[in-house]
Amino acid sequence: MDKLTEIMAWKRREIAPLVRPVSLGELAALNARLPAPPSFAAALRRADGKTAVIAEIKRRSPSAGAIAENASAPAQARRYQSAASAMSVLTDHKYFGGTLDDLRAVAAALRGGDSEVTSDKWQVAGDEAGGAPCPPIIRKDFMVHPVQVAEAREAGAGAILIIVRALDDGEIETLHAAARAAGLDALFEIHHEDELARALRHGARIIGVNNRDLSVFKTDLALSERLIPQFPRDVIAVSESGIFTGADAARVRAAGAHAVLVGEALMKARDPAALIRELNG
Ligand SMILES: O=P(O)(O)OC[C@@H](O)[C@@H](O)c1c[nH]c2ccccc12
Repeated sequence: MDKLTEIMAWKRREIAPLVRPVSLGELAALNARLPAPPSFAAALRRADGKTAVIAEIKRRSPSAGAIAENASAPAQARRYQSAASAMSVLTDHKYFGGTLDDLRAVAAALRGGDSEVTSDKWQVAGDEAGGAPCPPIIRKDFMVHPVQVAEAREAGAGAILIIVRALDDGEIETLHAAARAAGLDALFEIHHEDELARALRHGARIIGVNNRDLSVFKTDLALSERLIPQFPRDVIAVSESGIFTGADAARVRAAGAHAVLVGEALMKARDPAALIRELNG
């Protein structure tokens, strides 16, 4: 069994006790009750000719092993905040050492230390108030059911991940509709031409090429170079994984990437904001 299949089997078991019917109406009501998160799509488009950086918080991974086991998620988010366009928070615990509480804590830290999601704190802490920018957050997990979408919205995310290879068409349709109802963007992750076609059939607006093959863990930026030029022009293109230097980011940008998603290099960097600026180009 390859690693992604193993992780998905585990994830389905892990969430089984939480699974209940979650209607689009419930998600729309949740969205209406909570303050709107900053837009993930807009943040990736807004990079003024530079490569947007989605800075990831990841303590360990099946491919790299321990990366920064004892990192504090909100402290790391604050180190990223001045430079990153968006953040990615791994919430899978078994394989990546993250939790949903990490997402809550990061959202609170970015809003300015307040953990209550009851008022319009996103805007207050954001650019217009002259404070630090408030980057949107993607919940990075193996999404299979709308109950995880509700959790993401409640915890302060602005987007979810849909791994095309890991899901059937019915699941993708359900997750995408759930994300829209909850006011969240969806990053569709692909590794192959056929998955690009599937993502587009589902109306994907943001598509990420994972340069790491999740079944064998080999990373190759050539995958972005092959797939991103095939994206329709109006799709936001993200290159994910295996990006360490400004030269790596420039390489995928030349292929058409609007944004890069970077975890390990930033978790290990002494000055992550400086590395983000290097990746911006
Ligand atoms: O640490 P890296 O090589 O910079 O990779 C970041 C990110 O792309 C990677 O963590 C990732 C991409 N897709 C995923 C899906 C699940 C978990 C993790 C991921």
